[in-house]
Amino acid sequence: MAAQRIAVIGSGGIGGVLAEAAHSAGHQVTMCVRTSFDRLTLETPGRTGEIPVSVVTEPGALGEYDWVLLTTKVQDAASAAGWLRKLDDGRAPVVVVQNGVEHRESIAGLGLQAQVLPALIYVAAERVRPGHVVRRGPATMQVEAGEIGERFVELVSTDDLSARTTSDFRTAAWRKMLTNLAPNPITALTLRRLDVLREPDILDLSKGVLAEAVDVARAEGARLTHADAEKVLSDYIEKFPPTNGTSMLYDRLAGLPTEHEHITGALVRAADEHDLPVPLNRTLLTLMRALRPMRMPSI
Ligand SMILES: NC(=O)C1=CN([C@@H]2O[C@H](COP(=O)(O)OP(=O)(O)OC[C@H]3O[C@@H](n4cnc5c(N)ncnc54)[C@H](OP(=O)(O)O)[C@@H]3O)[C@@H](O)[C@H]2O)C=CC1
Ligand SMILES: CC(C)(CO)C(=O)C(=O)O
Repeated sequence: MAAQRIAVIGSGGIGGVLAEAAHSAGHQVTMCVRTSFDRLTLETPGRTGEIPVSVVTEPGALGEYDWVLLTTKVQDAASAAGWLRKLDDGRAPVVVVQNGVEHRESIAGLGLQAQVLPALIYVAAERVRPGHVVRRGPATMQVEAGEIGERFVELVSTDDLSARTTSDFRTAAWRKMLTNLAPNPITALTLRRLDVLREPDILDLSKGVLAEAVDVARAEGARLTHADAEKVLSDYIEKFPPTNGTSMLYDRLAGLPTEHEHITGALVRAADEHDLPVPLNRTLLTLMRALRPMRMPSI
């Protein structure tokens, strides 16, 4: 593929990982940032290096682009309106790389003409300070099937990022929700990394949280079973390093607002629509809502 011009909105963990992948695939990357920095550094298990990107802090400084990647937290998507409107030339697709199940809804109110490609990413990536991202392993992505999805897969696939399309994005997004609904709030509330899931009582709680979630996901049209939820948890115990965290834990440590309304909150809202009981998720949501953002000592 010829070199493409890629604008990445958001320069946290996922913005950093995608900038790294796009640069190593031979593309030109511009980071649209809220908190400025001089250089983008990517730290991985094998190496630490600088990724050559342009950094812009004002939409007025943007040129023309072939792709727009939105990598803010879901609750910040609307605040990126200035960037998105300036980039909205009706040609460059907007790839929304976020957790949750609201990829289109999060920017629907902006009335953009661009085509939107919903995307999911699995990776452990932590922005430890502005312009410095730690990626603790390779990344995998799933995007909605179609012509734009195929092109996006070609755009970002590298040795460290494998991407594919899926014809059932709804199921993929709810499967991703299963990976977030227990670990994200539990790590954020306990201020522990994934090792916390190995505590027998926490594992039991997680099983209950995901059992509720599977019923809601199925009511929402996702093709998931309780065996899928069991597999998500056994993968966490057997395959994920216990020293990995979650994006919600990283936000809590940094004293930033967390994404709970768009993960646990989205699940509870869907459950209410289907009249399904989700007492464990509702309790996690109540606790997450009660947290006050304050910077925590690093763990
Ligand atoms: N981190 C991870 O390992 C994973 C994250 N995800 C999901 O990916 C998405 C992105 O997460 P992640 O990268 O971790 O989040 P981060 O909080 O690390 O990064 C978000 C970035 O968005 C920036 N931002 C917010 N509002 C604006 C704005 N208006 N204009 C420009 N930049 C803005 C923030 O700016 P500032 O620098 O000023 O804070 C920050 O750099 C989330 O939905 C998350 O759940 C999914 C899988 C794994
Ligand atoms: C599943 C996990 C933990 C890593 O991909 C994630 O999505 C997150 O950190 O929010």
